[in-house]
Amino acid sequence: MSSLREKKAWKALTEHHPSIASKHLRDLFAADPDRAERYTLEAVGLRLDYSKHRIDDDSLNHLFALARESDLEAKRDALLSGAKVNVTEHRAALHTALRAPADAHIEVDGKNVVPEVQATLRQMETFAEAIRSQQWKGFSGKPIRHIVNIGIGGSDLGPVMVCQALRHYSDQRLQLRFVSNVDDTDFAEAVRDLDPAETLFVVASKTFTTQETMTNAHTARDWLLQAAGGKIEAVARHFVALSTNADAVTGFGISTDQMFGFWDWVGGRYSVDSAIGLSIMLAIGPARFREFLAGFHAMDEHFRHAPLERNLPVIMGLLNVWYTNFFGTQTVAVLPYEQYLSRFPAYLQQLTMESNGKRVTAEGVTVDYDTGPIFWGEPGTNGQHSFYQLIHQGTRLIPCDFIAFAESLNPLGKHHDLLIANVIAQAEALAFGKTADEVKAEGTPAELVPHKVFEGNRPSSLLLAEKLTPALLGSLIALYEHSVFTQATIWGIDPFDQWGVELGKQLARTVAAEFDGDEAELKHDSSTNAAIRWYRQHRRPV
Ligand SMILES: O=P(O)(O)OC[C@H]1O[C@](O)(CO)[C@@H](O)[C@@H]1O
Repeated sequence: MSSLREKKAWKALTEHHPSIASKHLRDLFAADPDRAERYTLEAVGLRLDYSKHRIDDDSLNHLFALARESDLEAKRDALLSGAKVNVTEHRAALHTALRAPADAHIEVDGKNVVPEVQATLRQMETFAEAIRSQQWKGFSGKPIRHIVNIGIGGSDLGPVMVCQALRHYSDQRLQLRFVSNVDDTDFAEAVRDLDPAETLFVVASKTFTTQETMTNAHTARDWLLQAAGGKIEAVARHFVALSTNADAVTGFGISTDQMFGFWDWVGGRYSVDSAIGLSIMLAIGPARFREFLAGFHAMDEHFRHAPLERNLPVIMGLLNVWYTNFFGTQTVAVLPYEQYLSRFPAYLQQLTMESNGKRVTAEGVTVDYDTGPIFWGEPGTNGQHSFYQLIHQGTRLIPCDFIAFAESLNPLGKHHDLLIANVIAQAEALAFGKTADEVKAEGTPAELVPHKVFEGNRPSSLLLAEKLTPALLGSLIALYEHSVFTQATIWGIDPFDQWGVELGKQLARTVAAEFDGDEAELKHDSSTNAAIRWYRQHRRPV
């Protein structure tokens, strides 16, 4: 049996679970008029109502005890102080240093990293101002109007999500596009209506070796050079690199003057506030980018200082452990009632699933409990007319995170009232449902009653804030980052590596090389061999 199952608090939770699983949220609320107040917490501009979760004081106390027994506080401090918490890669995971104040002192291997972070920010700011003020000119003397970020995974999802989320705060004269997929169509559609003379490519890749990104970057260079009459000097006016790999950047033909660096202690999915955020800074400007960073930092400080019982990311993380390991839930739905956050669930998929999708502990021992749940979601109200049916009446229990704001950034008549009415109503309907008696009392024909019953007892968090601002978005992202860390700490896994992506990459290289090879070289299983043969016969020669 694993050491997690051996923990006193885990055993207490196992014993306690049936008593709470047999209760309905209706009863928990009826028994405690102060429940909403007691289970609502406000910090860093975010108000988390977690009263509609299937918990009581005992559940919470056992969960906090589990966190303490798992050394969460010491491990959090190790994370924040630059210790090598990414044990399988022998690296720190110091994304919090990226948003620390300029006078902070945070060491990795005995060196304060904050001055370098600040120097890169200043380099980004100078460049962003040059582009935004139109002083930076393309090869034909025209200013830049289109920015194309080329990157994938953490070098794409953060910039895409944040540029979308903060569109209201962006310079609308600049058009941002994102190319991530190696599928030709992604590049072709992104540049179809762009003028190369007015286009800047931001090549974002921590390693600068990722197949998809490098393929797209080379295609972009050819596309530019074709328009620039083959003049190689044009590349310098139209390409910048965001990377940790100076040699590969130079090898591609981008001078290190136009490279914005970061460090191996910044993980891809934790890099949106590093140089990887350059597209964001180009869109919203340096001052707002600093506000964005300050929002992250405010949540970092809350995570560092608030007692576990009043700590937003800790509570959210522990609730995920509670459902995953004791209710056997498989997924978490993230449902932002804010159109600007339409890409937030996709962003969280990498953050949560690449971090906590592990089946061995940091020490390499196979776990005997479930780890990271599947995150998914869509913005409200769209999801209500699609998959909410299953959440309300299906057989699976799906904890939901609802996110909403008091103010619309684009007020139009009654729209916002209706939007917020819907999010509040959904949380209520999920928790309390509708009994058979209530359905019958509405005069429903007997045969329809079972179909119209809502069992309820479906848990949700309601996260509310005044308004979506750069700072609030930073805090929201940091909230989920630290929640992920909390879960990983309980499960004893390394949330900062991602070995699970390697095998597919390796095999794809082999298969790609075989498209032009001999039949005799095909040494895969019969199904893989057949697929390769089929493609050889049907592909269009390059
Ligand atoms: O920034 P890079 O090095 O191109 O990597 C892109 C992405 O690839 C991964 O390594 C794995 O898919 C991610 O963790 C990372 O964000």
